[in-house]
Amino acid sequence: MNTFWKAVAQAKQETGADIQTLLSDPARDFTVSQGDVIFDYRKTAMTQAARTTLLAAAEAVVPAARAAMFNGQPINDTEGRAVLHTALRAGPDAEIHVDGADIMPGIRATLDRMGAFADQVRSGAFTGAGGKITDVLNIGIGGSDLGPAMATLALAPFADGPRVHFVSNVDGADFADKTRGLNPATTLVIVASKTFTTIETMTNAATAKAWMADVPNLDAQFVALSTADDKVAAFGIPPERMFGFEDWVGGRYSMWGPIGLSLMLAIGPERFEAMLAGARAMDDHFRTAPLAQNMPVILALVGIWHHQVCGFPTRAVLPYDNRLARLPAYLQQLEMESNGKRVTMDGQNSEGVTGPVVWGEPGTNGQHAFYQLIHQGTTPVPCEFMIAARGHEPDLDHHHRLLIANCLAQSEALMRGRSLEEARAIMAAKGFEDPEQDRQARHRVFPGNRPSTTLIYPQLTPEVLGQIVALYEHRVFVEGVMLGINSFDQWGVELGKELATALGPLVDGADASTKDASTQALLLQLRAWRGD
Ligand SMILES: O=P(O)(O)OC[C@H]1O[C@H](O)[C@H](O)[C@@H](O)[C@@H]1O
Repeated sequence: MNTFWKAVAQAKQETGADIQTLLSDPARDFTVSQGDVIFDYRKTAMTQAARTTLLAAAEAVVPAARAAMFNGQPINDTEGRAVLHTALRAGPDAEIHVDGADIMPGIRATLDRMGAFADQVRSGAFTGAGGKITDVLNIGIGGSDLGPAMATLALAPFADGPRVHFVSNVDGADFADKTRGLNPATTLVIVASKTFTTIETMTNAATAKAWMADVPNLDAQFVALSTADDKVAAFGIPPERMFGFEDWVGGRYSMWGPIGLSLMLAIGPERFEAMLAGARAMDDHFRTAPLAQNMPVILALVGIWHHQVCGFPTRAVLPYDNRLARLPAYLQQLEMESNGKRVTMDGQNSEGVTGPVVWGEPGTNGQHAFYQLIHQGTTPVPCEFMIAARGHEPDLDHHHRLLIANCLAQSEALMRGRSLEEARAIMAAKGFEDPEQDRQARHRVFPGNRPSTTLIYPQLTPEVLGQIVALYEHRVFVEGVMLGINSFDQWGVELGKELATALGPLVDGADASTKDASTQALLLQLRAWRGD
């Protein structure tokens, strides 16, 4: 058993504590803060001893791995790549070397070009065939969609540029629905793809060209965000409208650079810079704060406590912030594509479970849907609540007060629960007598002692969003390092892509007899219904 799994085994001895009892210990100050963000993990059953054990396991591996990442060493070693999304938001004085060359001048030049282009589009100096750009269509998928889509919704109160629409799915419904009502002559199309080979994106990009067929000089309204200059050129987009990045930026970590262009068009370069500054502040904190007060490290340890130590299979992300509606989907890619792996860096099977299933929805909507299971189901779901002190609608502040009350009530309810005696008293007050009183009361018992954490911030600004997203990125990194896995490749998405390519001709009618019985039968029926 390696050091990490020994620490997990040791921490297991600490499980089963009562959260409310732990909370009564004033010495257990389980909060950590950085900049505008405070993370409270007192409503977990993690003990001081368990935390000490897990912190020691982190001390053994995180500082060296962290330095290797920030310094540009090729830590993504199944692809031989450095991992430097942090360089995209590094300060003006930073110097970061990859293969002996400082990458920062190139990053800054691209950011400046993006800013100049965004200013031109937003001011109307850059026009489409029909005049000022009114709409932007961002065509991309996965990391080339979720980051900018999540952030554009999150920062909607700051959006004063063209409207931005995100087309990702190869399902034609997505393209049709997002372009309905748009004027092709005043729409800017951004083709966002790190590789510029992703079939969904290239199909939608070709469809966009067809959609714009009547626009004179339509190619002038296309922009590319990619690492693949040659493929962008072959598609017909000239270098001046390509914003490039390098393979040391992973797709799901890429919203800080060119892939963020659609967001920059919506909110303007200054606010985009503010988001980068927020992320940079979290980077600096992650690099320098002692691990016991290091927010990403603490989030990672709480995650490990719940999944590896306590054995809870999933983690719910529950922002009480409607504009963070896409954050759970964003975090699903960030966490599950990064740490959903079975094999460790040395090529061996992991000794235990790796990344959990991550899911969620904004509150309060989730309360009226799936919280039933969270409160009374058989498997505890660690919940990550998040909420701002203030919304962006001063006239509707009474809504926000309700939102805060609901958020805090949920974590309190999960922790306190309701005992059988309390439930019986309620039923007695309603006039029930045994045995019906007992039977009815049992349905109204909440086991309680269910863990949650709460992240709070003053208001969802560009700076705060930058801090929150960087916080989660580093949390995923720390979890990956402790688990001994490479968080930066994604081989698990390949097989399905290969098989889809092979299945294409079969959908069109080619002989399917080499396929398994289920696939054959499904295909034949679908073909019959299609009638072609
Ligand atoms: O940006 P692209 O090269 O088009 O890739 C888009 C997405 O597709 C891939 O299959 C990966 O799973 C994602 O990590 C990536 O973000």
